[in-house]
Amino acid sequence: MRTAYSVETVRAAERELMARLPEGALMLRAAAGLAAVCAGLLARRRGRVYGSRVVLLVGPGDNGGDALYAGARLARRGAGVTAVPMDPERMHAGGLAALRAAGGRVAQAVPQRADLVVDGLLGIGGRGGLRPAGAALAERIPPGVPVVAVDLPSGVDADTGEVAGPAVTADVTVTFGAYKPGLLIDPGASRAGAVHLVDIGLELPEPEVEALQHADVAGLLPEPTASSDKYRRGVVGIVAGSAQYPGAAVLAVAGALRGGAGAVRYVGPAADSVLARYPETLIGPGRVQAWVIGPGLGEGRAGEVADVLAGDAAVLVDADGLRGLDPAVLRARTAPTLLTPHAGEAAALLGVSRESVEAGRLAAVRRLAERYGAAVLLKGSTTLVASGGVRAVRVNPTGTPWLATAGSGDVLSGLAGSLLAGGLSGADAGSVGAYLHGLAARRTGGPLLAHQVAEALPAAWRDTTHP
Ligand SMILES: NC(=O)C1=CN([C@@H]2O[C@H](COP(=O)(O)OP(=O)(O)OC[C@H]3O[C@@H](n4cnc5c(N)ncnc54)[C@H](O)[C@@H]3O)[C@@H](O)[C@H]2O)[C@@H](O)CC1
Ligand SMILES: [K+]
Repeated sequence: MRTAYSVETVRAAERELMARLPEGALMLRAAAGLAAVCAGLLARRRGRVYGSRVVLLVGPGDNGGDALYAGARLARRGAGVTAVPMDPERMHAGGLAALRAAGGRVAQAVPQRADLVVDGLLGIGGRGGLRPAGAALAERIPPGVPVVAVDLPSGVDADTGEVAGPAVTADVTVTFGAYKPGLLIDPGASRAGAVHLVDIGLELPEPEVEALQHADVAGLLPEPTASSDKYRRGVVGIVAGSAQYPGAAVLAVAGALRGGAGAVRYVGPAADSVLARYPETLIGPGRVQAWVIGPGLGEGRAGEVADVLAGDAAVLVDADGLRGLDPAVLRARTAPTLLTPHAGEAAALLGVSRESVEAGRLAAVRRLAERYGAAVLLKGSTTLVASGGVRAVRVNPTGTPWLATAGSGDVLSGLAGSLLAGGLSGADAGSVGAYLHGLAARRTGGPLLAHQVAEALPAAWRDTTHP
């Protein structure tokens, strides 16, 4: 599991550790880790550090201090290091002295001949996007030169991944002590490039954000054993599709058939389309361990949603099924419930604008989970999964922008519903489902069709269980 911590938590852990260490020790640890990553990149790019040209963009705080101390280390190994300050009056004094002593220089303009740019403008103390002085430096980063961000790309909000103005886009981010949520959540995550974590010895409590990795997913996937039969492996029921949207039913069944359940049952008006494509499907009402309700239902089917929610099977509610949900009904349920809205549906469930959900996705998914007393999977460029009473929100580290295509959400609902039927909790079914769905989409490449994602699910499953 990859874990991430808020700025407040990181600062508290830093204070505690700093009190036990000589002054400046933490920054020197951070700078040593940063310099090692930079040296590795230079060695790969040029064969050696000696003689390479390194540009440091230096902000007013300790983030700039890290860059300066790392620059001093690279200068001692023979690199030509130039520091360009955001504000010449405000540079970390110790870092600047170290750089100068190592032979580095300070310039007011960003040199255009460089082998590496180090972004030390803002770290966890940054608020909002870059202001004009920092933005002007970021704009002058020479094209094609690799950028290493110090702790996080400047202009990205460390706690939320929001990018509220100009920001740096890095190829590599060297982060200290702990991942920050903004490195795992878009739009920040896609600004960070490959993230290296440098251990500086922090002692940390429970994380605020976590991301599953292959081994976690493999541990959660319900693999059949010699004594399994189809009923023990769980039956998932799909209530989806309408005369207007029969395809949603087919795609939800396609996802469900690849989610490890022993059988998939379909209830609704698209049975002919479903059977034509998947003769494996059971048709009509019957006992299930989990229901998926909502994809392509259209209007006027609230009674079916109410019936399913009144039962004691696990339920995944998606798309049209999410309209007008009553928090009291969901809170009264004892079996797992998983809601899978996109931002627009989440906005309607919370009674706020879609923009406010997009701007604060982490807060929105937490509020939904608390209000509805259910696990909630918020779809988007980084899919988030929260469940009431659990501190950590799961962010999905797989996926591709090509997944923003018609029907891909229907496949995800079927898949996650199948995992619910296999006995996973709402949060596990949602986050494991999103993980496999994202991997399958990556394997498919783009432009992709939703049914191709479903077809790539078995290979994605094997990727995690037999990497
Ligand atoms: N606290 C510690 O123990 C450690 C901190 N480290 C580094 O220190 C960083 C945090 O340092 P700071 O707290 O000094 O914060 P920053 O270096 O992120 O910068 C904060 C300063 O930037 C200014 N600022 C904030 N937002 C701005 C914006 N949008 N545009 C322009 N200026 C803005 C503020 O006036 C503030 O003075 C971490 O990210 C990390 O790189 C590391 O050295 C490891 C140890
Ligand atoms: K930075």
